[in-house]
Amino acid sequence: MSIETQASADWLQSVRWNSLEDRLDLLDQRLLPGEIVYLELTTSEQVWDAIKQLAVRGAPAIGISAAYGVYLGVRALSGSREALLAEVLRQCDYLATSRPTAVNLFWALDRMRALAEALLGGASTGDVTVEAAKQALLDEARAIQAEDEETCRLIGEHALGLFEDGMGVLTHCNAGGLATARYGTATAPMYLAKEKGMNLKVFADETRPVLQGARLTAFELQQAGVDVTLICDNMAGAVMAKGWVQAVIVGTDRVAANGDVANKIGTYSVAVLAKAHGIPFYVACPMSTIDLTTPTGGDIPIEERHEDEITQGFGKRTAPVGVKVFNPAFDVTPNEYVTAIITEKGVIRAPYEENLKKLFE
Ligand SMILES: CSC[C@@H](O)[C@@H](O)C(=O)COP(=O)(O)O
Repeated sequence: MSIETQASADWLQSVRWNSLEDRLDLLDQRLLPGEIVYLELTTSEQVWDAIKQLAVRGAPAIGISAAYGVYLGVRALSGSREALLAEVLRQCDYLATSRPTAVNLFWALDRMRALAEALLGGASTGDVTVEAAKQALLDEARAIQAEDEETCRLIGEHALGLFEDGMGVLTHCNAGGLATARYGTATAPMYLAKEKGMNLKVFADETRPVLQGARLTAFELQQAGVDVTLICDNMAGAVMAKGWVQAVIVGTDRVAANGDVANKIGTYSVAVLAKAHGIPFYVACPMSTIDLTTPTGGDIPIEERHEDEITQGFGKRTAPVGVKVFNPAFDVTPNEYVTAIITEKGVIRAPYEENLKKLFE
């Protein structure tokens, strides 16, 4: 573990491949905003734990980390091509058990699996050595990370077209640079607006119970000089009623084929409030978050997390011992509340079933 006062890039990278040490350095997001600490990971078990315990979180960042985890899980292997392929598949299955909702995790692992099968499987030419295949797996993880940065920038450019100078924009949870390779999804237009000298007034919901909005979104936007105001989740309606919010933009962990959207718990309430106030509700995500194999939001697996997050979050007990607790990490916003979905390919509107399908044609 290394403690740093400054990140090496001019923005805070959540996922860093350290080629000198052949290891994954992950910013421990549980410690933000107080401490900037990078976990130094050398095994796939450590990556699994970091994902499970939310040291790394946010759909794209989880996928990128898991891809590196596959490489870490096989890099010491020196047996046959068949043994390497079997181990890659085993590592992919294992890492897929870390968290259930963000489809980017399964998407990234599918990419690693497909590459291994192409290089080492029955239909391959048979001339790729075990060492070369391992290098190719690392290169693929690096490519997934590099593509995500470009993807988020494109999302930002498309989303910025929906905003005007001086607008109030509310966001929930952290769909920021910390949740991706860079820029974030929902925050990408905020960073680009800043670059272009346009002023957006951002309201960040604190996001109970793990406070990704307070600890992460408020932190990274403040660091970037974006005009950000932190509010508690139960203040969103009051802020909208005052006329301070002209758009809501959030990220997502999975978009179903019909346009229903799973995102951090509380997103659904924000969408209902937005509709009641006539405020557009936008969802920003890479294409890798759209899952046409999941028909509706009701089919998306919703993670339930430990009751301690609610009864004694951050160490202090705030509820009676033994009280019943329900702690879903995500909720589903039905498609009728979604004004548009913004991907790297552009802005998609209803009818979602038809238009999402077209996007992949
Ligand atoms: C660009 S990240 C989009 C989502 O992953 C984000 O909004 C979110 O809900 C993250 O939840 P988390 O539990 O912190 O992983």
